Amino acid sequence: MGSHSGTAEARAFAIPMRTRFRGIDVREGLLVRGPAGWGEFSPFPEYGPRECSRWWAACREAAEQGWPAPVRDSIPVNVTVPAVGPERAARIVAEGGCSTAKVKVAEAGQEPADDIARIEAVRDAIGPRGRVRIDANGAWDPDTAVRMLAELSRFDLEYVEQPCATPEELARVRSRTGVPVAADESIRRAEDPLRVRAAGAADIVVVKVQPLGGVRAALEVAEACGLPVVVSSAVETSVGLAAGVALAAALPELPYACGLATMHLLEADVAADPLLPHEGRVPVRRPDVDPDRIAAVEADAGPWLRRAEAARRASVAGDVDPGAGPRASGD
Ligand SMILES: O=C(O)CCC(=O)C1=CC=C[C@@H](O)[C@@H]1C(=O)O
Ligand SMILES: [Mg+2]
Repeated sequence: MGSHSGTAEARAFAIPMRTRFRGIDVREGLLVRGPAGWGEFSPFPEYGPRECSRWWAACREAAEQGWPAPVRDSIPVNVTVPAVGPERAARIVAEGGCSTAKVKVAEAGQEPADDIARIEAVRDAIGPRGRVRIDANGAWDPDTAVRMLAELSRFDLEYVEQPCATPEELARVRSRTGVPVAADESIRRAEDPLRVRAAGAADIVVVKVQPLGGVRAALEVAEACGLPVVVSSAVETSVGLAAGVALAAALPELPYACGLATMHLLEADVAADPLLPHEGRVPVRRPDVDPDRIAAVEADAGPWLRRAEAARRASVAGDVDPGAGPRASGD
């Protein structure tokens, strides 16, 4: 499969999102079957070959190698609440059945009042014993972040994910708020953990399998960070999600709920038995691709095979992706 010898099975998919998320309405990608099972390659549309090379490495690892042995058999997860109105947010939390919610904030075109109303609705829906975390995807400047966190402190936030774009800004916010800070987009390259650590930028790190180049690469990043880890998905099908679940299952410590309950964001799946949470936990297993399900969401594989080939060439050329750079990219 690494050379596209034509022997591996590859199927492209296009699945509508239930709610617009991260600016996308349809989640697209490629599924590749190798000797170890199915892998998913689903970089977001704007990513070029160098960034895609890590997403491709994650797909190859899944298809060719499989993942390290699990140390637990289920993963506590958070329900993910997109930048929707308060009634919808409350419904998502009620249906999610999780005791932790992650709420998107600072969406382009929305006002702070929209964030406050959404978080208030989520706090009411989850109850005083539930945990509420927020994710700004790097959209605030440090002063805005500190002001918003002061305003939101009445909702007793578990942490704020990527309030600002750079590690240095995260550190500034961290020194001025009592809310723990999690780094997400700031952890994308092998050297990022050192920068985040050196800057004192975070209390927690969010790691995602595809952007980091696979489960093993993500485990190394987690170890280098030396901070508590939250595993999060890149809003994949159950095939890609299974890699995130495998990472969460292999981590020595898992003190927080993970962002792996994202199947509900998609209208359909490629597996007959999707990786959905039950009572706030996702089981550690690897769903198979179902012929009827993939057929129902199938797209032209041609452009995706070309994208994978460009990613493969970028990695063979040693053109190692420098990551998202100083600005947060929201993957
Ligand atoms: O962490 C979660 O609850 C779900 C995953 C999630 O929020 C994300 C996945 C992919 C793209 C991002 O915009 C977003 C994130 O920033 O964490
Ligand atoms: Mg995030």
